[in-house]
Parts: sequence; C-alpha cells; structure tokens
Amino acid sequence: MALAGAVRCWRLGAGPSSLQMQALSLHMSKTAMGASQKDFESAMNQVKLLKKDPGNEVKLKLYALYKQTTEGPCNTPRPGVFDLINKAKWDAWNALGNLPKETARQNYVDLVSDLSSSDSSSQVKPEADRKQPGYETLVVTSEDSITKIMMNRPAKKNALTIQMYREIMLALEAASKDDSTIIVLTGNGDYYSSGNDLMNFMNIPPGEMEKEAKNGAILLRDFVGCFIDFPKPLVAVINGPAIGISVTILGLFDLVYASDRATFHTPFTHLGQSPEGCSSYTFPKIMGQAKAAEMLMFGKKLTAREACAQGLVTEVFPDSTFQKEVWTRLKAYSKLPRNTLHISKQSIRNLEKEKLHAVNAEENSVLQERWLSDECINAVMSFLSRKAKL
Ligand SMILES: CCCCCCCCCCC/C=C/C(=O)SCCNC(=O)CCNC(=O)[C@H](O)C(C)(C)COP(=O)(O)OP(=O)(O)OC[C@H]1O[C@@H](n2cnc3c(N)ncnc32)[C@H](O)[C@@H]1OP(=O)(O)O
Repeated sequence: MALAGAVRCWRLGAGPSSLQMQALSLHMSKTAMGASQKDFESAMNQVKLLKKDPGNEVKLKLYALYKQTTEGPCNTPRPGVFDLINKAKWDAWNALGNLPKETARQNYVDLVSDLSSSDSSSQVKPEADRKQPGYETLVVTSEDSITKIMMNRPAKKNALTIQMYREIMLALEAASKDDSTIIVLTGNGDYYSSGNDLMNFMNIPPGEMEKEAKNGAILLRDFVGCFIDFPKPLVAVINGPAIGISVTILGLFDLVYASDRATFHTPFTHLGQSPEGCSSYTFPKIMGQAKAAEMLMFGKKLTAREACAQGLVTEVFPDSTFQKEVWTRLKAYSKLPRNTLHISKQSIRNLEKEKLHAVNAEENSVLQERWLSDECINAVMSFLSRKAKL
C-alpha cells in the first residue's frame, strides 16, 4: 500500500457518530487481546475515514507499521538521495528493525484507534460542521456572508503544492458563484504561506523537465488569472510570514490585513527565479520603482509595518488581537450592500485587467525559462538537501 493510499480520502464516508463507534470498537478489541488480522483490516479502513490530516510524521509511522505487519523487516535497498519521499518512507520502515509482525499490527491498530478518537472529538467543533467538503489542502468555510479559504498545510508552512494551486482555483471559482459578499484567503498555523512548495521540482523524470516547466507555467498563468478576474472583494488575512508567490499576488487583492508578526519576502534572485503574480507591474505601481526593486530583485524582507508604509498592506494589527479585530471588521463590511460593493470593485479593477493578463503571460514565459536554469536547479537542490534556508 502506498503512503498516499494509506492516508487518502479523509473526508469520505461515515459521519461523527459512526466514526466514534468504530473507534470505540477498535479500542475495545485492542484491550481485550492482541489485535487480530480483522482488527488490522478494520483499522486500515478507519484510516481512510479520518477527516483531519494527521501530519507527515504520523503518516510515515502508519506506513512503516503497515509494511512491517504485511512484509516483516525492511527488505529493499535504500532509495537514492534525491528520491526524498521514498527515502523517508524507507527510513521509517527500516527504523522498526526486527519488530515482530504481531507487535507491529497491534501498534498500527492502537495508533489508528488514537487518531480516530481525536478525529471524532474534533468533528464536534462548529467550524468543522460548516466546512465545505472536497478539499484536501484547504479548509473552506462560509459564514456571515464571508467565504474563508484557509491554506491548511501548517506543518509545511502552507507551502503550495500543485494540488493546492488547483484547489485554490476551484475554491475561488465556487466562491465567485456562492452568495458570499467577501472572500478571504488566509493560512492555518504560524505561517501565511512559504510560497511555492519546492518539492514541485522533484520527481521529474529525466528528459521531462521542459515539458513540466511548460505545464508549470500554464498552471501559474491560470492560478494568477483567477485572481486578476475575481469579481468579488478579495481580502488577504496575513496571519504570519509570507514568501514568494503568496506575496506577489497581494497586488491583486482589495484589502491586505496583516498581523505584526507577518513578514513579506520575495527572494527570487536567491532562488534563480523571477517575479510572478503580476508583481513586476503591481509592485512598482504600489510602492514605486526603487522600493519594488529592493524587494523583487534584491530579496529585501519587509516587516508588516514596512509593507504597510509602502502600501502593500492595508493595516497592521497586534498579533494578540489580530483574529478578533480583523474578523469584527470583516463582518461589518460583509453587511454592506453586496451588489454595489461588487460593482465598485469592477470599476476599480476592470480598466487594468487586459494589462494584467499580458503581464501575467510575460512573467510566466520568463519564469518557464528560469526553471530550467542551473541557478534555479542549484537553489532548489540546496534547500532540499538542507544546505539553504531563506
Ligand atoms: C518544473 C517546474 C514546475 C514548477 C511548478 C510550479 C508552479 C508555480 C510556481 C510559482 C512560482 C513561485 C515561486 C515562489 O513562491 S518562490 C518561494 C519558495 N519558497 C521558499 O523558498 C521557502 C523555502 N522554505 C524555507 O526557507 C524555510 O522552510 C522557512 C523559512 C519557510 C521556514 O523555516 P523553519 O526553520 O521555520 O521551518 P522548516 O524549514 O523546518 O519548515 C517546516 C517544514 O516545512 C517544509 N517547507 C517549508 N517551506 C517549504 C517550501 N516552500 N517548499 C517545500 N517545503 C517547505 C520544510 O522543508 C519542513 O519540512 P520537514 O518538516 O519535512 O523537514
């Protein structure tokens, strides 16, 4: 069973009460005697019903215990250094040494039982009830005429995977048609987003790099295009540091509220990459040529207050009261006449749309070429081999 297969489908299937029942029955069977093959199979099904992503560490543990139970001690060669995901999986399995199959099976059942219990109790939270289904990397909720799209990979600082770009596009598309007045993009955990997930550059078969760079540029064009064309007021609630593309698209938002813990960083030159998100056009317009160059060319990291002084951020709030103050403000705004608000947005933005789409196309074609450069490949490899951090 692949790791992804072991943990996919969190939100399909049973509701809270049935999950609780299954967790309870797993718990009872494990305490009465050693876990049976039937308990193990039931636990494998239970894993697929978990709604909360347990995080990579737990997923690796589940994978390792599964392999140990079904195949015994690790018996395959260690994957190559650049095959990072399979290497992590192999390491987790290998770390179990000669653990007997029966013990591994019991540990697997116990772990799933614990996960199911905490998953069931988390489901009674009101926000979980409002959560829109169908997203794996986001939590999308609607309340008080506000649709909130929350990036939800806190353990990875909300780095944007290919799936996440696609899900954000889908969520925006749905929000443009729902009955909300305002749409918010925010992050779960201590980061707003650390930008493009550098793993997007990995596992590209030899000879496929050019094709993948082309696909990446198309994805990016469509992603940024959704923000350019978005018809309703878009608000960024910047709960923590923001990097790369999560910063550059801010010029396409209508309001940007930031915690005073947030920072804004576009280190493209360090990464052998070039500006995207229409920032080559919006940043000089917002903050002037000289300040834009310092950020986009020289990678100067701004504090929230500096970003506010330069017009990229609308307002900064103390972190301790950030969520309360921002949501009180947004709830008040969401009561404004909806159609008038949307028409005002069109008036402010429509004149620029054609220009923005042209800038988007140009930026992506430059970036597509950059991704194939040694400077970019070396920077990505450096991060992934843990030699470099921003
Ligand atoms: C062929 C090409 C196809 C490409 C297709 C792409 C399509 C669109 C591309 C759009 C262009 C966008 C460009 C950008 O956004 S550039 C910015 C990229 N971001 C970075 O370079 C940030 C890298 N991360 C860091 O420097 C640090 O992680 C950070 C400072 C953010 C936090 O440091 P800290 O020490 O606090 O925490 P950790 O490093 O331990 O992070 C926790 C775990 O999260 C992982 N992580 C974080 N950020 C990223 C990231 N951007 N990509 C991948 N992984 C990330 C980190 O590795 C840790 O994971 P583990 O716990 O597993 O070790």
